[in-house]
Amino acid sequence: MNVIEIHSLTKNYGKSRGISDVSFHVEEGEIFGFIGPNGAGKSTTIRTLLSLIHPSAGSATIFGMDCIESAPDIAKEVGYLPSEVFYYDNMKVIDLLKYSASFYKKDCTKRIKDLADMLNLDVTKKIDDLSLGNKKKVGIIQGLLHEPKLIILDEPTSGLDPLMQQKFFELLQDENKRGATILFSSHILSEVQRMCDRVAIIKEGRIVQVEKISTLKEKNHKKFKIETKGDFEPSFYEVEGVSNLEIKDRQVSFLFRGDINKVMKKIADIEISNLWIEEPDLEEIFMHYYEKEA
Ligand SMILES: Nc1ncnc2c1ncn2[C@@H]1O[C@H](COP(=O)(O)OP(=O)(O)OP(=O)(O)O)[C@@H](O)[C@H]1O
Repeated sequence: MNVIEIHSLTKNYGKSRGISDVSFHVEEGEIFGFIGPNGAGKSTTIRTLLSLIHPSAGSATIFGMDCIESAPDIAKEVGYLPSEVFYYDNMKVIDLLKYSASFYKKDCTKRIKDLADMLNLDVTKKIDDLSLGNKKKVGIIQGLLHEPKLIILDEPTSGLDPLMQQKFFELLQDENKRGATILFSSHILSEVQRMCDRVAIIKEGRIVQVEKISTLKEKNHKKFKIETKGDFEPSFYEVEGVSNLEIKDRQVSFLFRGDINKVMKKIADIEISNLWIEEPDLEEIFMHYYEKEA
C-alpha cells in the first residue's frame, strides 16, 4: 500500500517557482529520502502535503485520503518536524509537550518521558533557556509523542551534534521497526544514504529521479585502482565503459560503468600486485547526476 501518493503537484508563489509537476509515492514501511539543494522545493512539497499551503495544481493523498479535504484526520496519524521550529519562549518544555499531547486521544505521558530521556532533554527548563539543538529535540518529541504511523521530517538533523544525530537515527529506525513510514528531507546525502530505502531527487522544483538507493549505486560507476607488476597492455584501455583513466608508473585508476565481468577478465590477463574497487558514495552520484542534467 502507498502511504503517500503525490500526483503532479504544482505550487507557484505568485509568479515565482515553488514546485512544478511533482509526482512520487511512498510505500508503507519505507524510509524514503527526499533530497535536493537549498531552494529546490522540498519544504514546499512537504508543506503542501500537510495542507499548510494549498497547491496551484495537482493533488496528493496520505493513507488514501485527500490531503486537503481530510487534513484534520490525516494530522492525527502524522508526526511532522518542520525545518525550523518556533515556540512561545516563556513556556516550560513539559507544558508545551503536554499541550501538544492534548490534541491526541491518548495518554502520551510515558512516551514523552522516554523520548526526553533518550534525547537527553531536561523538560523542566523554559524553552527560552534552551540551545538551538535542544529546541530541535523539543520539535522531535512533539512530532513523535503520539506514535504516528507516518513521520515527515524536514531537514531534521540541523542543529544536532553528531552524537545526538546518531541517537536520533536510532530512534527513527526503532520507529520504522514499530511500523512507521518515514519521509525524510535532507540536503545531506550521507544521512540519506545511510537511512533510506528509496530516494526522490528534486532540482529546481522538479523531480529528476526516483530510485532505490541500491540501484542508484549499482547503475553508477565504480572506481578502480590497480597496481601492476609489469607494464600495461595498451588494449586494456579499450574496454567499453572505462573513463577518467589516469596512469602513473605502474598504478592505474579509472572509473568503470557497465558489465563488471568484462573489466575483470581484462585484469585477469595482467600480473597485478594490488587491486581496489570502490563504490561511489551518494554524493559523487548526486554531483554526477546534477552535472549531467545541468
Ligand atoms: N513563502 C514563499 N514565498 C515566495 N517564494 C517562496 C516561498 N517559500 C518558498 N519559496 C520559493 O520556492 C522555492 C522552493 O523553496 P523551498 O523552501 O521549498 O526549498 P527547499 O528545497 O525546502 O530548500 P531549503 O533546503 O533551503 O529549505 C524557492 O525558490 C523559494 O525561494
